[in-house]
Amino acid sequence: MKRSEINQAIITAANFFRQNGWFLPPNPKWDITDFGLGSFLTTGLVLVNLAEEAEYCEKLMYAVKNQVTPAHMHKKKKEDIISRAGNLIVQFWTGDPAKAQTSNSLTIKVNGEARLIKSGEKISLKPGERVTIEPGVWHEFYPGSDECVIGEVSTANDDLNDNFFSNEAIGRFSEIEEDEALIIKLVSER
Ligand SMILES: O=C[C@@H](O)[C@@H](O)[C@H](O)CO
Repeated sequence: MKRSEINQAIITAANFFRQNGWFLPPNPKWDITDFGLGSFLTTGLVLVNLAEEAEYCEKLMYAVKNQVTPAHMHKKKKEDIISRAGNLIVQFWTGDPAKAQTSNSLTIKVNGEARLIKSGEKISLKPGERVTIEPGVWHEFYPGSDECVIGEVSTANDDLNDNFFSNEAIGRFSEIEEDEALIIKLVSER
């Protein structure tokens, strides 16, 4: 990713967070990624790590319409993904979507209530709504609205070792091309 894209993503996300009443802590831990695919507005995500404890974590995220966080799963992390502002679409699979599915259906908690869905089904979240994703469940998400503030509340987060993507070309952290001065270092650069 170009540094200029990262700087612009930080400014845009910070503005949208503020407009929607989400205030960041001092020295926010920014994590901007294009998942190594080189097309940030197609496949990309802005994240701020708010709480990083051994027992729990919290993130605030930002994406624009159709900007995908691609299909992946976590072997250890259990997480709630929440629409905090805007419409968020989350798609689920029982197994790696690039491979044959082990089962046709799975149970996902939507706003705390178990719902039986088909593998490959999408759930659309309005502001305030959440899904609970157990370890091993494959998922991807993207906003259906122009912009979206996305919350994540989870067990321990380990972005280096606990993200398994369907697309093997993906890298969780982007290589950065320095085309202008940085405004803040990302978590991957600290
Ligand atoms: O599902 C998304 C989350 O687990 C993110 O926290 C993760 O960093 C995406 O790779």
